[in-house]
Formats: sequence, structure tokens, C-alpha cells
Amino acid sequence: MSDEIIIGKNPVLEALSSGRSVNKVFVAEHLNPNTVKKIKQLAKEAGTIVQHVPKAKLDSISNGNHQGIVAYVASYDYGNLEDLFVRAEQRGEDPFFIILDELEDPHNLGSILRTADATGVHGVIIPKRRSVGLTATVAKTAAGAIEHIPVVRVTNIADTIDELKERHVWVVGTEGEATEDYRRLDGTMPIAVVIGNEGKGISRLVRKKCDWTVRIPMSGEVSSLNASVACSLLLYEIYRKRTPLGES
Ligand SMILES: C[S@@+](CC[C@H](N)C(=O)[O-])C[C@H]1O[C@@H](n2cnc3c(N)ncnc32)[C@H](O)[C@@H]1O
Repeated sequence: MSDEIIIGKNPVLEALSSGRSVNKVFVAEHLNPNTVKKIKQLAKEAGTIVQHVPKAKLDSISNGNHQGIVAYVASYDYGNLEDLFVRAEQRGEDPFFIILDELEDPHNLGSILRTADATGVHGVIIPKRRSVGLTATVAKTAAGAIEHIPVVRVTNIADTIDELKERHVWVVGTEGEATEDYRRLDGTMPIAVVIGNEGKGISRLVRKKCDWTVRIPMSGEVSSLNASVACSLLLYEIYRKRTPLGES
């Protein structure tokens, strides 16, 4: 298993506290002593080495966007579809999944994972090809959520949708041109929300496979929302319907 790097305070703290295999942590010499203390404590519990290094070394590893902390961790494990159903069952909830149809931007994926964690999503499905995977930038943007949300890589999204439908999950595509308003969605059913590529949107075949498509109404001049913003709105709409006031 090869090492990956994760960068930034929260992602490294999450990695250390989540039981993930962290091989080494580099902290910059200038780092806040309280943060260093916290990292050393967690690293000790995890049996991980912490090394103080000049900031320039971290700059060279991570293009300068590291907040004084970089860790080497074992590569991210991708789950499988069954893991997602098991997770839903363990929580006693109807499945709540996201399908990302060839998303490319790591910031979008990181941001989606962060919101997915906040809204009770059981897992994210991405295709093996033509898609961003789990990278250091994704981990940083996800602010630790990457440790908690299983991500599954599948060979073919259309086939996976067929499988989800066989297992009674309703598949909802999202696009600005859809006729149905997303606020009409029954979020309490077993559901998978499909978000499209930043440029092309949802592919034709995937759209055809969806049970419905919904739109987020917009009244401005720009034709679409950012993929992660659109995803967040959908997730919160479903979360809102699944979590009556007073129970969140
Ligand atoms: C930047 S948009 C893609 C725009 C693309 N030109 C299109 O025609 O779909 C990326 C994804 O965000 C979601 N999205 C963006 N705006 C939306 C809206 N108003 N309603 C529903 N989904 C939206 C869709 O999943 C879309 O595929």
C-alpha cells in the first residue's frame, strides 16, 4: 500500500483520531504550541512519529497550503456498494446515497463529502474512470469528513443505478432544465441523488436511468449552480425532511 499525504490541521487531526493508519506527521517549527500538543497527544495514542521541520520543507511537499501540518497516511480505502447498505441498516435508516457522474474538481468532491457527513449520507458513489478520486486536496477540503463517509468506485454508473433500483433505491437526477422542483422531493424514501460533471452535467444515459430529475429554481443570469452547492441544497432538503425540527 503506497503512502498519500494529507495536509492541514483538521484533516490531520481527524486522520489521527479516526484510527486511520498515519505513518508520520510533519509539523512546522512555527506552529501554535497548543496545536502541536494536541497533535502529539493523538499521535502518541496512534503510535505515530511527529517530526518538527522547517516550513520550507512543508512548502515543498504540499505547495504551501498546509497550515503547518502534513501527514503521510496509508492510501484511502474505497468501499463497496454493500458497505453503503450496511451503514444505512446499522443506523436503522433508509439508504441515502450520492452518485457523482464524472465530477472532476477535487474541491467539489471534498466539499460534497463534508456536507454529506453533516446530513447523514451513507456513502458516495463515483466512477473508476474520468472522475476525481480521493486525493490530498479532497481530504483537505473535506476537513476530516473523508474519514467518515465511505466512497465507492464503480466501473459503470448506469449499471450501478440498475442495481440500486433493484434494491428499491429511488434515483434522482439533478439538472437546471428539469421540470420538477427539488422541494417536492420525498426525502424520506431510500434515495440516491445524482450530481453531474461541472461542465457537461449528467450524461444522457445516466439521466435516462434516473427515476426523476429535479431542478433547483434559479432567478439570476447564470445558468447553473456550482456542483457542490447544488449537491448541498439537495442534501439539506432531504436531511430536513428526514429530521423533524427538534430532533437534529
Ligand atoms: C455546473 S453544473 C453543470 C452545468 C451543465 N452545463 C449542465 O447543463 O448541466 C454541475 C451539476 O450541478 C447540479 N446543478 C447545478 N445547477 C443546478 C440546478 N439549478 N438545478 C439542479 N441541479 C443543478 C447538476 O447536478 C449539474 O450536473
